[in-house]
Amino acid sequence: QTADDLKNDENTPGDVLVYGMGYSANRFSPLTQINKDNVSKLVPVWAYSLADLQGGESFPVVKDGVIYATTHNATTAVDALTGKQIWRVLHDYPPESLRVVCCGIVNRGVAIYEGMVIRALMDDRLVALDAKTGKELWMVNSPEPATSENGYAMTGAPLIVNGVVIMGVAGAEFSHRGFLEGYDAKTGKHLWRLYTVPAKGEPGSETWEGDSQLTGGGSSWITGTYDPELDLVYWGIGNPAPWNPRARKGDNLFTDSVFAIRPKTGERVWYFQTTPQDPFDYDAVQTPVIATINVDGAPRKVVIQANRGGFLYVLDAKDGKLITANPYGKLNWASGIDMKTGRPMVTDVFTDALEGKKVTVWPSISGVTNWQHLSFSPRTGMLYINTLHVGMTYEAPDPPKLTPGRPSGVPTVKRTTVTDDPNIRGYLKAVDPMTGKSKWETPYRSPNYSSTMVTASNLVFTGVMTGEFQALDADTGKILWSFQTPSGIIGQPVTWERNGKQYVTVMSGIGGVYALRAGDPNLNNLPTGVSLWTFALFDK
Ligand SMILES: O=C(O)c1cc(C(=O)O)c2c(n1)C(=O)C(=O)c1cc(C(=O)O)[nH]c1-2
Ligand SMILES: [Ca+2]
Repeated sequence: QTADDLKNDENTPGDVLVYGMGYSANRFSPLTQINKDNVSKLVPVWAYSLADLQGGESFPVVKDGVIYATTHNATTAVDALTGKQIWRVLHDYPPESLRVVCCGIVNRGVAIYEGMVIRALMDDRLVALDAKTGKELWMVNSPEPATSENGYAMTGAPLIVNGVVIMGVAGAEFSHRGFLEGYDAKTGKHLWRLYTVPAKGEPGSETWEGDSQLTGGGSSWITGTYDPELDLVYWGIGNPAPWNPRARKGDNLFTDSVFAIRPKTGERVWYFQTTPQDPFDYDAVQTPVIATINVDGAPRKVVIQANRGGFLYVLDAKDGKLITANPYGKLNWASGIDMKTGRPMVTDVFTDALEGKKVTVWPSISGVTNWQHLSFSPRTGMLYINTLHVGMTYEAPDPPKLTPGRPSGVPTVKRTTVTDDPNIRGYLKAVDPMTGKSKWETPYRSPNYSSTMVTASNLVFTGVMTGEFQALDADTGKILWSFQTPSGIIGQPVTWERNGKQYVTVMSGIGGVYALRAGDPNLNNLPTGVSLWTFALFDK
């Protein structure tokens, strides 16, 4: 896993080296051994317990027959063929760090580079372990002011590009000022930091009222993507703080934006803001997926973001120019996107919310999609997106006075959940990136917070909140196979091959924000417990 191996991950289906199954995060595999005809014979090969009750969101990295997976306080290496533990490292952190974890005590995985696995810890540290032994090679603190007391936490997985570890932070629900930063993978030395919210006097600071930018949020909690040709890293930036918008008049740059940055220096080359003065926690963190698709009859390299507010953006990868943006789920806060300015054409629902009036908003605070990663098949040209179908009533009372570290999310607004069909709170959809229209929509009683994965044999894999791991027909949305795992799935399926056999791996283990906070009656009494599962075709 040199820098070049990471760039080539998409073409080497024996390993899964990069978060998102390659730098483009298509979560597409060229493997076809498991197909529509035989997927009914998919059986578990092994399961491994991570001995954790908090939630399993970790992306499994697969390298030379070893799987690396994480929970909030453990990193584990498991034999990919047998599930036997090779090593397991427990990480200690001060329990008070958890005070500023908004949405589930989780970790989304490791990044691998030159014999090391590198991960983040809740209290804003990065640690590098020897991939063979688990021995600690280096450990660093993110520099000031990145402390739990100041509202910062780390839940995401790093992205390593040409020897630079790029890491984001959480904390927009705790009055932080967000940033992205780069570290030297060999030594852990801090190389650069790019704040997502400008300091006083910097360009963009005029889009904040008073001192509001000092605690303005703009997290970077979901891992980005990389295009080696353009040498650009794409990273989604989260919501402004507080959720209550009434003391931060202005566009609140650069929250709720897609960034394109230089991995070596952190220099921002372009940005695209999706929700100026966002009242609804519409973090624009969903992975900016890189693809080459047909635009006006010609192939064009684009960045696609299924935005939390419900619009599906297609941007030019080189300059961030808006190509198209269409709804891919139920929303009522904007009537469309102005193609000239790129701004949402907001409705009364949005303007009333800014004035403190009570409104009914679609989607809810959790979005049309939250962080659950979509997949893109270059074969079908479709995106496979797990969506939520939930709205809310919303009212912003007089806003609180913020200081760094103080809660700036849930307690700052009044909300209740709204559904229009209690039996459908989400869909898995096959969506055309250029129109936002679905080819098919498969309904679910609760939204899937599992990521999706698609294969060249036109199978879409996803997990269900109540624990079923499923394969669907990418052409029709029909559920072809389903296996009940012991807990709910909010993990990230991957597929890989070894000795000519194809395997599928996914983590089971309910947790994350939805299970904690949504009050979804379907999830009452659902057993917790994180375990890692690997499946293959039954052939003996
Ligand atoms: O703005 C932030 O800093 C931040 C961080 C996180 C996180 O770190 O998990 C989530 C959110 N926001 C958030 O808004 C959200 O809905 C959410 C869901 C989840 C999850 O793991 O299920 N995390 C987060
Ligand atoms: Ca958020």
